[in-house]
Amino acid sequence: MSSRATITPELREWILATTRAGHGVPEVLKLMKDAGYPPAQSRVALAQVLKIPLSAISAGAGPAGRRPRHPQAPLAEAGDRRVRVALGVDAPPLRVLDGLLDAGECAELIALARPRLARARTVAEDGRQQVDERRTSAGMFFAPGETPLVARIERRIAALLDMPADHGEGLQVLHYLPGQEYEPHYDWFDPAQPGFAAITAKGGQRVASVVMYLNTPEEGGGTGFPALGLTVTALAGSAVYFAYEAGDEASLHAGLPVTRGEKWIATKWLRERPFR
Ligand SMILES: O=C(O)CCC(=O)C(=O)O
Ligand SMILES: [Fe+2]
Repeated sequence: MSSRATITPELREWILATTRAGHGVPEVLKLMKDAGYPPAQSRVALAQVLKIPLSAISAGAGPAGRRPRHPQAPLAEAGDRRVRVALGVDAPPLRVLDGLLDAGECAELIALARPRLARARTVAEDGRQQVDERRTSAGMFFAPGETPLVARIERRIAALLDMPADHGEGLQVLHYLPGQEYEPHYDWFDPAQPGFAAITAKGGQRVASVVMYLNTPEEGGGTGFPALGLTVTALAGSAVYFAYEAGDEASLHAGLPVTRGEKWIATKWLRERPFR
């Protein structure tokens, strides 16, 4: 196939108007697919009109790399323990996991993270870390395998999801105080963002998240999935796992405001290819 597509002026105008209206590449691709355009041609057309590398669009456009195995109820094998699967959702694939961490592990993670907390950052469009008003918590990253405990948790998640540990980003710990929250967002990277190629150069797209609760907030602080009408309760030692493809709007989620007490989580994001 030629790398240049024949794009009618109408299609060009439509692509520009649709993206200007705030629709991301995954959404535009879906609209084009629904309208009968072959996906490969749509990607070439989008890359040309939006002047972004085709590789960036292709990387986020379909299952290219590895995907996790969703934990199976009632008890999922996680290497050094079995984890209770308390609730499952089909779309997005989501599981509430009981007993992923024990009380001692939660306390040790908090103790290791506490002295290193800084205002949480998100990935900016240019791929750099930025302070983000949408995320008011304080946070820190562990390097992969940084301590024996961190390495053990990484191995456990790798066994649970059948994803090699090197597909994981470094474990992130976040701390929320009353009133702090993480507004609704997606964990996948939007191929329409200018920094997409840089963000995904190593490891490719994110394909799943595991949010582990290290304590039980007195009130509030669950993880909300507005498209599902679901709130996962933050309970010490349990976790919520969910998987997605770029553009999956059902995977929208939020760290709900803590109304009393505090909230500690550790998040593991998984990439489709080795990240290290
Ligand atoms: O705080 C939460 O419950 C959600 C955290 C989250 O969405 C994330 O770390 O990506
Ligand atoms: Fe998230």
